[in-house]
Amino acid sequence: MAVFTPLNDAQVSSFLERFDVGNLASFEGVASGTENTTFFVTTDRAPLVLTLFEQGEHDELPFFVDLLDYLAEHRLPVPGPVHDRQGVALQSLAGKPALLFPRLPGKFPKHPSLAQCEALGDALGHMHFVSQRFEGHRPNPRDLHWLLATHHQVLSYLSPSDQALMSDEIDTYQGAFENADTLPQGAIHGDLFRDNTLFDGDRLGGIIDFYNGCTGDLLFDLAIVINDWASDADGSLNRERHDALLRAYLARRPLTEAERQCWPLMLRMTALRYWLSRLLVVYVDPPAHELTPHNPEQFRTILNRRITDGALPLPA
Ligand SMILES: Nc1ncnc2c1ncn2[C@@H]1O[C@H](COP(=O)(O)OP(=O)(O)O)[C@@H](O)[C@H]1O
Ligand SMILES: N[C@@H](CCOP(=O)(O)O)C(=O)O
Repeated sequence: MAVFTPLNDAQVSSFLERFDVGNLASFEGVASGTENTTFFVTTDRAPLVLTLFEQGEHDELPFFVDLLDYLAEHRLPVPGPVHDRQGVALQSLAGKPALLFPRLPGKFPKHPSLAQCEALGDALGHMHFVSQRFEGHRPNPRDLHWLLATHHQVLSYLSPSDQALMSDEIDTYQGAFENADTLPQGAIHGDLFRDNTLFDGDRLGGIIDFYNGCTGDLLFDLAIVINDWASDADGSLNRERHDALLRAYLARRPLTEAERQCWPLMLRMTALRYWLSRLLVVYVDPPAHELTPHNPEQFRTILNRRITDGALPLPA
């Protein structure tokens, strides 16, 4: 599914000659991607991943390269792009922008254990600690401004009560966030769901798919993570996973008072962000491929639970 641009042996072999990574042994298309063409490439020296960028803003790729370079230099478990013999990472192959990465070990956890939550919280806290000094800049493409500008496109597909829910929520965020103290800023992953991690047992092998990466509120990233990693099927927060993840995160980066104040609303805003982005995929801008879109209802349920139940107390 994810091979939108097929490649042959000769193309991959000659591409690899630009790098000091050894000679091609084998390569195969990866089925699980949705936006880009991904190949697992094995040389006589290393397992690698080759990505061809099929869509999105290609002029934003240098931001992603710089961010991954920076995080890899700071010993975060991310695939730092391989640079060629001239020191350049961003390449062109078959007419598409291309990057080569180390292949990181593991697979994503469908049902994360407490140890996996703890490992992810530790890595995210470490990432946010160092990412405050990252010098790149890319405004968050899914922030409150985007919610405000975009939500009108889906309202007509919703029931009257869901229309009111969405509009009232966005009004609430506007009132609260526009008057809040500035929250700590830095580079964020922007979409750190379970399926963007690789675990080898309880060891975090890697955090991947940084193409929602941007700069903005660190709390936004943390709320996305808690809503995905610590929600039960009914949308409620699972206290054990919540506490395991947050305890490890807070040991790396304590929250400021302003962040603590905003936390319950940030959980709601990031739930609505996915309700909306999934609705847009279903009703407004369906993808060219036939993969089943993610279910928007899951995030409406999470949003409703956060409104009804509030946030859990943050662990000490
Ligand atoms: N550096 C990596 N190491 C190991 N596996 C990877 C790596 N990068 C991508 N993958 C695998 O390729 C799949 C697709 O990559 P991803 O960047 O998520 O593509 P897309 O943006 O098209 O969804 C991932 O789900 C993962 O299985
Ligand atoms: N992880 C997301 C998919 C990516 O979100 P998008 O904003 O890039 O569309 C999900 O589960 O919906």
